[in-house]
Amino acid sequence: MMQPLLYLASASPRRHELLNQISVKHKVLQVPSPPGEDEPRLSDETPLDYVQRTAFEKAIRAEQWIEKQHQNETLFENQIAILTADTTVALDNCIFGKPQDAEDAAQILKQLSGKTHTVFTALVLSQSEPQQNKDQRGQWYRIKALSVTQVSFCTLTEQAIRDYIETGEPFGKAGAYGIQGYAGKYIQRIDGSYSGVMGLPLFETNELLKQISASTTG
Ligand SMILES: Cc1cn([C@H]2C[C@H](O)[C@@H](COP(=O)(O)OP(=O)(O)OP(=O)(O)O)O2)c(=O)[nH]c1=O
Repeated sequence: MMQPLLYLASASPRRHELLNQISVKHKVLQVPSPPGEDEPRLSDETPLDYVQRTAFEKAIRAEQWIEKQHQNETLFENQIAILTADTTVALDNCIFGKPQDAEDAAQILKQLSGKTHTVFTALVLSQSEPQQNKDQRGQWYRIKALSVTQVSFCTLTEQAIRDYIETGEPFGKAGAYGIQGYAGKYIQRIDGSYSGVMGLPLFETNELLKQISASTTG
């Protein structure tokens, strides 16, 4: 069977690097974000429901985007697959997204200080069937995976929080920190997946890819 062409629908450079780390051939697909608030949470939605819904919505947008790009062509002469992910940091029922500014980052880090929080990363792998002609739209099949990791932060002084924010690292990252960067020195313990905290759990990713034989690692 021919190997599907794999797209990574993500603006996160970390996810791209992590896929490269396990030698999975892919192309990065830049899907425009919807206008308005970044990934709003529905009332009464648990962090787990939120991360899974957000990953699923990203997958649908990526599928629609790729179809739009190829409106007048036979879209999938070969099978294609799209990988999407969402990472959410949660403390009890609170969700911490990407900080809006330095003050927001400081508030988030103050709450994570000295506590154990959970990082959820939800994955969706969408797979298309080959199309015979341009009038026959592609049918998508989706498989999902989830990584859940407990991360324990040491107590952070106000000065440490200020210094950390100065590095610029909290911005663009859920929970206002990067385990792979300076924040590594504040993390006493993790129970789960390091790559999952970074945004793409490699074990779960490979398990999904094996199901569509897109992985070069097996
Ligand atoms: C907790 C944590 C998050 N992050 C990053 C991973 C993700 O890029 C980001 C979470 O935001 P996401 O909304 O999951 O992803 P994204 O907006 O960066 O990219 P896209 O939606 O296009 O795929 O936080 C780290 O790099 N290190 C960490 O330790």
